[in-house]
Parts: sequence; structure tokens; C-alpha cells
Amino acid sequence: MSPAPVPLNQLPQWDALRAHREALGDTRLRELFDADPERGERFALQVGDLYVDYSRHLVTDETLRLLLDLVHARGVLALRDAMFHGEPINSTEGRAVLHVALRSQPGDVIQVDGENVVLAVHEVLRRMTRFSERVRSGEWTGHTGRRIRTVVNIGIGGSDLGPAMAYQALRAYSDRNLDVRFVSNVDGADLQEKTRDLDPAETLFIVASKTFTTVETITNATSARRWLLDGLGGDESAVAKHFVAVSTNAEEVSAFGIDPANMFEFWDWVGGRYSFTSAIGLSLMTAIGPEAFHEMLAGFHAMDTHFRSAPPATNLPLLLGMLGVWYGGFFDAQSHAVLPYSQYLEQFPAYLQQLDMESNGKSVDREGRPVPVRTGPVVWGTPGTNGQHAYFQLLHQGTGSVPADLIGFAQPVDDPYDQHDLLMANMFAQGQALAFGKTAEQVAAEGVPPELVPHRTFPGNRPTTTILGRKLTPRTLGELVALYEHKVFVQGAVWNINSFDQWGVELGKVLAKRIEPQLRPGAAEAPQDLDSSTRTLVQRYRTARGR
Ligand SMILES: O=P(O)(O)OC[C@H]1O[C@H](O)[C@H](O)[C@@H](O)[C@@H]1O
Repeated sequence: MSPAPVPLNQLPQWDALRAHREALGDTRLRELFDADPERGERFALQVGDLYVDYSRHLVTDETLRLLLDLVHARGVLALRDAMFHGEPINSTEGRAVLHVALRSQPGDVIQVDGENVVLAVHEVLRRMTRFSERVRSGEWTGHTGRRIRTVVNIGIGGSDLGPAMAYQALRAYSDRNLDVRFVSNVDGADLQEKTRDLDPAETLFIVASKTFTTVETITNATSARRWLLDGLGGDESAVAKHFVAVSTNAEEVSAFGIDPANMFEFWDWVGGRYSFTSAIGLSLMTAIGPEAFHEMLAGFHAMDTHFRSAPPATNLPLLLGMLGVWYGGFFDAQSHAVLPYSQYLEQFPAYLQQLDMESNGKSVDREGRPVPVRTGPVVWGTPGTNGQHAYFQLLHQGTGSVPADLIGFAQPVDDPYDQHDLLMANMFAQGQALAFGKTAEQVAAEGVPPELVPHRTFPGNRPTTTILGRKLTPRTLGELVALYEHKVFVQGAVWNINSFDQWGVELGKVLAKRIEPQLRPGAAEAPQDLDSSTRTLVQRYRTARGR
């Protein structure tokens, strides 16, 4: 076994960054731009369909050099290669981490336990293709012979957020005669609202769950089954035409009553939040068609290849990952905003919340020692321009600094009312205002009364990355998502945390299981050994529920 790595803040490369940060002091972005007229072009990369401007960051060439020194000192590239080779880098669960195999080329070879997983990946993709074509063409009919008009994906977390986000993002490429809906919350209102206008005879449920034991999903799937049977006269044989499953767990799928012939498989080396290029994307493939789905996979693959082979200095995920390490480590940045200037990307920040926060929301390292620096930030955001009229106030003039990603596209998917230029002007303007602000002198020169000058001054120096895609297509979406996946990987590697487990979600599940029986009618008094807050809440709830 190799020795445990030195804690991050004891590395000479970290010290060098700390000293460099002190030397930078209160350097303004304005000064950095004045000192280098080419900065806006120089601090930018084009990868695939994405042009990424990182010039509005509080970094110099020296910063980037020092950050790359840290990448090398931390063995980030070796860990990356280990991931691509199928080594069990998910150390707490003893598993490989191979979402990259999901978008591999048919001839590739990636071995897990002596088996080339690429073959299995492509076999499932072929089955998904056949199935989605049958549904789209109307060849797959429901129990009464009617064609399927609505597909309802029942899943949660990684079995919901990816396909839901991508369906929304690629709506314009979807078959508009087929509606796809997503039910995730155990709140029965979710299922009810999503099915109330549906005809069971024309509805197909995809139950998506890696483990097939997730309580929300099994509860919703059980209720959906009831809804279907009630609507179709109770004939159990209807289930086979209206329920398919996506899972790694064939046993639980058949215990639920879904024929394994209607199950689409994936594998334990695919993490839930990295799974929507697996069969978890079945609802998406049904919506946009196999061809567009494969285009998306090609976009993912292109970014995977870039991450794997581009030199560190021009490696985009590496760069964006290290910028996050820089702000967390030396600017105490606690959150990171993702602001898509695209309504189609409305759910992208929510998707990234799981990807980033479930991966890197950890405070012990791979050896179980406390991590001595700030790890994953709170990720949040909503589409521009809506946010501009809400929380951008804080981004511009609040006390802390929130690094942000501005994401937009040069060509609109469609622009029936000629509004795209206005949308994008806003994106460029916000990045400009956040970076350069407006000084007190500039404000005063406009004749603003002295007492209002501080209120109307913009400090600037608020860092942003601008991602300008050519156009939002399946391929571009693939590139974009893979970029963030690998960015998260880089950060986890530097912090020496395992980005691929999620033990932190377990405790609440166990406690909920214990509490639920106490809420039911006829339950005994809440136990005395329960903490007084929970006990009182349970009692209040029972009283208010009339129990
Ligand atoms: O796909 P499933 O097994 O149903 O899991 C769904 C989700 O729930 C879990 O609690 C994890 O926090 C997520 O990482 C996972 O994506």
C-alpha cells in the first residue's frame, strides 16, 4: 500500500499558492486587463463546441502555473488514468468508476474483473434503441392495443435528475407527440399531478433505480401500478405492457413484478449521479430518439477524450476544477453559481447540485482524516435573465464573492421572436459588470449625490467563467455535462476525497424508517427516549392529523 498523502495544507505547492495569494492582495481584474490587452483572448480555450473564457478570474499566469504544480503533486493525472482503466478508485465501496465506458466506442476495451465492459454497454444501447424505436413508432402498444402517448419516468436522485434535465434541455429535438414526465418525490402530489390528465391505456412507466430498493421510487412505482390497474379494470397482465425497469438489480425488479425481459441493465461501476448515459437515459432516448441520444454520447466521449489526453495547461476540466480549488482554498468562497442563459437549461443547476455536492460534499479524506481545507461548494443557480431581477443584487454588491459560470449559446435552437441577441447581451453584460464594476469616481462623475455614491458603486472583481457554446444540441449538451463531471473529479482528486460514495445520505433514511410507524393511526405514544424536539414534532403532527 502506498503511504497516505500529505495533508493538502502541508504541501509546499499549497504554501506556494498561499504566498502567491498574499502577494496578489487586492489586485483588481481591471488592473490585470489593463496590464495585458490580450488577456480576454489568451485566457480562453475552445474545446469541441464550447468556447470557454476564464479571463475574468483572479488569476495570473503564475497562479495557473502554481495550480498545475499542485495537480502534479496531488497525482490527479494518475488517478484520472486509473479511472479510465477501470481500477477500483471508489475506495470505500471497492468499485471501479466507469461512466466513461458508457460513451466508449464499440471497438474499445475496458476491463473490469477480466471482462470487457464495452461489449455489455453496447448491447444494452442496442436494446434501448430497439425499445425506444418501438415506442416512438407506435409498434409498442399498451394493454388495450393503443399506442403510448406519455412516458413517465419514476426515479429519484441520479435516476431522475439527469434524464429530466436533459429532456428539458433537448426538448426541441424531442418527438412532440410523445410527452415525457418525471416523478421523483415521495409526496404523492407528484405522482398525482403528473398522472391526473393521463389515460392509463396510453401511459408507459419506466421505473428507474440503480438499487431498486429506494423507498421513494418503490413507493411511487407501487402507487403507479395501482393507478394503472384501477384504470384498466384490474387485469394484472396489463403491467407487462405498461412497466419497464432500469436497474442493476434483476432480483428486486422481478420481486416487484416486472418481467426481467423488460429490464434494461446497468452496472455497479456506474454511480447514480453519473448514470444518465446508461440505461437510466431510456426515457430521454425515447423522447429524442436513438440518433440524437448517440450524438449526445459522442459529445460526452469527445470531452472524455479531451480530459484524458489534452496537456494539463490546456485541459479544460482540469483548469475549471483548479479554479474552484483556488477560490475555496484562498478566497473562502462557499458557493458557486451556475447561471445558464438558456431556458432549456433550466434544470441544469439542479442536476449539478447532485453531481457536485453529492460527490464533493465530504469532510474526510480517503484515509478518513479531516480534510484541512474547504471542499465542495454549495452549487446553485437559475436561468438568466430571471436571476438578474432577484438575487443578482447580492452577486454584485453582497459581502462575499460568489464565483459563477455564465453559460449561453451563439446560435439559438429557435428564435421565433428575434429575442436571442437581447438574451445574450445580458449574459455578456453581467460578466462585464461583475468583473469590472463601477468605481465611486465613475458614479460621482455622473452627478450622483455624494450620499448615494456608496450605494451605487459596484466593487467588481467578482469572478466568472463564460461558456459560450455554438448551439445547444445533443452533442453540445454531452460535452457540457462531461466537462462538469470531470471538473468535479479533478477537485475530489486534489482534496483527496472519494467523490464516488455518498454515505452522508444514509442516516436520514434510517431515521425516517424509524419515525414513520410513529405517525401512523393507532401508533403508540412517541418513545420517551426520542429527543424532545422530534418527540414534540411527532406529537404535534399526530394531533393535527387527528391521530
Ligand atoms: O437509483 P437509486 O438506487 O434508486 O438511487 C437513487 C439516489 O438515491 C440515493 O440515496 C443516492 O443519494 C443517490 O446517489 C441516488 O442517485
